Amino acid sequence: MTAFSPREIVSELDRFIVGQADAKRAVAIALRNRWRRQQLPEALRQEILPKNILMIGPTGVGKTEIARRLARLAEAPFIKVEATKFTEVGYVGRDVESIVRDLVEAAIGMTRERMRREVHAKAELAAEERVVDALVGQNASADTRQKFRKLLREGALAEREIEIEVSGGAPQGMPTFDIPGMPGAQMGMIDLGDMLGKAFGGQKRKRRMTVASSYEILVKEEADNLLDQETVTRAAIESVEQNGIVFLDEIDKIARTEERRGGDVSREGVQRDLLPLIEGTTVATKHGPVKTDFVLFIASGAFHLAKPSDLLPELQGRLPIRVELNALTRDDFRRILTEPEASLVTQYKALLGTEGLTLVFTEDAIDALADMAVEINRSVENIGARRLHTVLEKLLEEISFTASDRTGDTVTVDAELVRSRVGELAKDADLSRFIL
Ligand SMILES: Nc1ncnc2c1ncn2[C@@H]1O[C@H](COP(=O)(O)OP(=O)(O)OP(=O)(O)O)[C@@H](O)[C@H]1O
Repeated sequence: MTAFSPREIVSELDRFIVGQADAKRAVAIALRNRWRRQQLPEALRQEILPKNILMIGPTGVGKTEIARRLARLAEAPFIKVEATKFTEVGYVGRDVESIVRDLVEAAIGMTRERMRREVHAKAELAAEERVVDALVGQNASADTRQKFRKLLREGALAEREIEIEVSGGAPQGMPTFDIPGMPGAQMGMIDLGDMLGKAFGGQKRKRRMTVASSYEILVKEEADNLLDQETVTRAAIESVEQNGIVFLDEIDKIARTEERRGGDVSREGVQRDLLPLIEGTTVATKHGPVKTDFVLFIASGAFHLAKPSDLLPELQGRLPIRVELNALTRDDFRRILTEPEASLVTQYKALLGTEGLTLVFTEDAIDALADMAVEINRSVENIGARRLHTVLEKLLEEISFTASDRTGDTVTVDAELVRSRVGELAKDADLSRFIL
């Protein structure tokens, strides 16, 4: 759990997300409250429930991004779910508890990765011994082994071919079945898949490869041996219960509105199904029971038609913190293009840099891009900052295609280029609808 103060959390989020100060503050407080709760005596700790958040704002303005970055910062298990998915045809009857099951799976992956890092040093030694075995055989003298170990560490044997035994790994594409109305059945099938996976995974296969390429595989395998599944699962469940974050998108679409009477039964049904999860319940998963009492829920929606007050009162009560996210302005777009640490411009420069091509954006190109994104959002459909992705992709398509033949070149992107590549398209709403 991170011990960052709210101010520090906000400034971490500032590194990646432009503006939206209120939303950043709200999530920072929620995260800090978890830390505060952990400091309390057990009895009081059990009383303090998370204050879930409702983010209100148009599409593509950073709602998901804030939640996702927060989770990464907190090393918290995270999952994004569209609330509407539970109302779709074919999903009827699919229980919302699968959210928690999926969260546990995500947590297991994360926890294994974290623990693998922790046991890395030990695993490296064990892997080294296996490489030495493969090089000189198990019966070689201690002296010989030591000599080879030394050569190995110096990298002198990197290209030498060896034969090692590696485990087969689980077969790919094991089918799992979702039987409508029988949520438990799905678990059963996964269990079966796991069982078969283990049966196959237990088999060893001999493979020839260079010392260098064997190393990574062996370290991973040794690390897995050191990590017993039981410990990983227990830690993962603990981290879901204490740290988990669920991002519930499109919550407004399951609210009751005047306009959409027809589907109200299933929409309200989904709200009712979600309620216990948010209020705190115990969900059975194939890894054991998981309590959701302290999971943080961040619900989000545009609320163009429905209002938060159209949600079930109980649900409204469980989402007490309301934050509004602003629509992005031209200036925000300018900043999003260049300021965040992994901004789109930085990404494209780095990608094309791998081809030896230097990409330079002039100031007026950034202005032109921001103007164009605003214009297309206005004339076609407002998809927020996502528009920058589509415009930039179109702008750089040609350069991207030919970059491999242009090693050593410098390409300057200026306003003129932006206009010639995307300007005409942007003017034609019908065309932009398809292309931008
Ligand atoms: N304020 C912002 N700063 C930086 N990048 C942003 C910002 N807003 C959106 N983006 C970028 O735009 C894309 C879409 O944003 P995001 O997924 O957060 O949308 P959203 O608000 O959750 O919309 P939806 O409700 O449709 O999911 C992401 O790639 C994100 O990085």
